[in-house]
Amino acid sequence: MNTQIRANQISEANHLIIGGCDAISLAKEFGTPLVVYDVAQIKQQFQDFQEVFQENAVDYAVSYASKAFANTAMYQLVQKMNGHIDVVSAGEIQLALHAGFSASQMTFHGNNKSREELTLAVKAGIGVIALDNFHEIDLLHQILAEQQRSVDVLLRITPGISAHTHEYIQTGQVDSKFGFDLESGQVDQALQKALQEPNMNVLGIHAHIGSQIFELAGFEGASEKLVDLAARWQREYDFETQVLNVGGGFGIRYVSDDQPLAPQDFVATIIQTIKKRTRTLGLRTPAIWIEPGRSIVGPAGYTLYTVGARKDVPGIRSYLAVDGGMGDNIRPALYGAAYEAVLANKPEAPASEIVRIAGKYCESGDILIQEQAIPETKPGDIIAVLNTGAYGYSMASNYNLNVKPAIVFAEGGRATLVTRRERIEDIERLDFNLDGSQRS
Ligand SMILES: Cc1ncc(COP(=O)(O)O)c(C=O)c1O
Ligand SMILES: N[C@@H](CCCC[NH3+])C(=O)O
Repeated sequence: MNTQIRANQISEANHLIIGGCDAISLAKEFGTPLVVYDVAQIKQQFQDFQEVFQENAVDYAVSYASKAFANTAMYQLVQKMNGHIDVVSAGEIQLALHAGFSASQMTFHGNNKSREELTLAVKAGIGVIALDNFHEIDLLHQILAEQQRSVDVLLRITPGISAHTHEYIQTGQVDSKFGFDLESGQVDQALQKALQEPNMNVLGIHAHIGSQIFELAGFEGASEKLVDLAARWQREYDFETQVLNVGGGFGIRYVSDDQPLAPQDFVATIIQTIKKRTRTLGLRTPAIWIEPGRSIVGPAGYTLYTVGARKDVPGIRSYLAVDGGMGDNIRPALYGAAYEAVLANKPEAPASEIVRIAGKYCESGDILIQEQAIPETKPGDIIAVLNTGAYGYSMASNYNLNVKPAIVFAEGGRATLVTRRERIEDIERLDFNLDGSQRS
């Protein structure tokens, strides 16, 4: 059996259980492709993060990076867990507000926030804006003057750390589109400019070095650089850093061979590094904020697909096609990301062959899993791809005019539909006729 499946995840009928719910019943009730979250697992991870701060007695915020997965129920869950959120667009801000999430617990990120987005954020009373570039400082200056409001800001820096991860998801290296450059002194110009802004209250510094990182070294290096910068700013500008936000990026296990540290262990090291360095440099330990996305929702998410066509290429391989693919999970095609799947209607049956699991999209690269060991399958069987909770649905598209899947939260044997399956009518509604007239 796949080692990522726990013994209590097998029902008496030998079906996969997610959040106490039988995956086959969920597929029948809600259809496939279906994204299912084990809610208890999300809560547990959130608590594990909170506990590591409490054990180390530091002020903190666990700010969930909602780009990993955002819907109304998820925002409400984070609010219930006393978390903050990281938002990166007007859409995320509006949906979170609509869900009842407090604007004061949001941090707004982005390398090209628009005037409209910044205005929305300021009007809503956003907690923090992470300043990313000089243009943004000017824009925000105008908006705050117009609105006669003030706001807390963090300065996002690129610390010059190349994290060991896929090139597309590195963000801390010097050659990056995000943040103020540390090496060239841009960060100092940014601080001076922001300190002169009467309506901006500079809370501290932010750095995010990338995503799906397994090594501690990058986090230690970034933490040290942040503290060193805080110490220098204290000396040179008499500026006291109240918050160090070290971003997210804690790597998770996707396939059985992955051996990442527990996400909270990354955070323990970050806290200890910051504490030690601040002590050495005679600084007060600031509040430490983290922005985990993937580690909170990734392992808790499963995508259920129905098996359809099969193609056997003699002497080469067999393709097993499912009813979703790159439209609901672009990560394999975009990053070469690896996943594992189990046959949800027989998770314990021994594998009898290796197949390539293909999606249904008109694209040769629409392969979900290159090589999956699997028992004998037949059309109508349900496959569960594991660890799809982060950057799956949130990066979903309507390619080939396929609709986005439904999402179910499963907890203690109860399944709640939290996002309904898109319908083609949802897409049709956006269109006008060839002559520009309204469609009837
Ligand atoms: C600024 C910022 N914070 C947090 C995250 C979340 O990263 P992850 O999902 O890897 O934890 C990202 C995405 O990489 C990000 O850009
Ligand atoms: N979308 C990426 C992560 C991007 C992180 C956003 N800053 C992934 O699936 O791995």
